[in-house]
Amino acid sequence: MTFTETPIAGAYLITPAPRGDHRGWFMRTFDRDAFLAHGLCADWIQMNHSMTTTTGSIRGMHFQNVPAAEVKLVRCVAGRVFDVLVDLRPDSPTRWQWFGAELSAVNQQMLYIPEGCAHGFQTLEPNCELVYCHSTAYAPEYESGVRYNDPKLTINWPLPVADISERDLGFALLNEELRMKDQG
Ligand SMILES: Cc1cn([C@H]2C[C@H](O)[C@@H](COP(=O)(O)OP(=O)(O)O[C@H]3O[C@@H](C)C(=O)[C@@H](O)[C@H]3O)O2)c(=O)[nH]c1=O
Repeated sequence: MTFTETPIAGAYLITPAPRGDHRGWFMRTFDRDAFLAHGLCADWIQMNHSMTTTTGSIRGMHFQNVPAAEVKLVRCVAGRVFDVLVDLRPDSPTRWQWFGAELSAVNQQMLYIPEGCAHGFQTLEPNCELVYCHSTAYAPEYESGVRYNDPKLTINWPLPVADISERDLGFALLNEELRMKDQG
């Protein structure tokens, strides 16, 4: 497997190396030693799997706050998605920048999302399935998000939005949130 750091420090696109034969292929999707050698999290405590039926649907942009901040490793096992992370880390030179990559069952790539980044995706085909590894337990009380169309981020989604949850539409815009924090 190869690790390619994205323009967002600590976030990686990971490409497995499938071995094919007459039956099909076999590939490693996680390698503890390789992840540790790249200074990455190798301690997953939960795996999740989602399926999204409609092309153009968006889920995101999600993160968990401290003390439940988490690292995620995301892979698309059916269909094709545009997968996005946003850097929210106060001390990061790329704060507020986003990175997006197509993940699909065909390219088999994974996105490694460090703590302090929000994550979301848009489906590019019907019936897209994503598998996640998480470093921290699901903690609804610490769940948070940023708006997929926040003008401070200007994420370049490939398709018009066909479907999105009420929760995802309701996240505060970053400028509102920062103004609230400034007011103490
Ligand atoms: C995330 C999560 C949700 N749930 C429940 C809550 C709810 O009833 C149902 C669906 O949850 P959501 O609407 O939050 O699902 P979804 O919008 O798909 O949430 C996911 O979005 C992507 C972008 C991510 O990065 C993931 O980490 C996760 O936040 O599943 C769990 O039981 N465990 C979990 O870990």
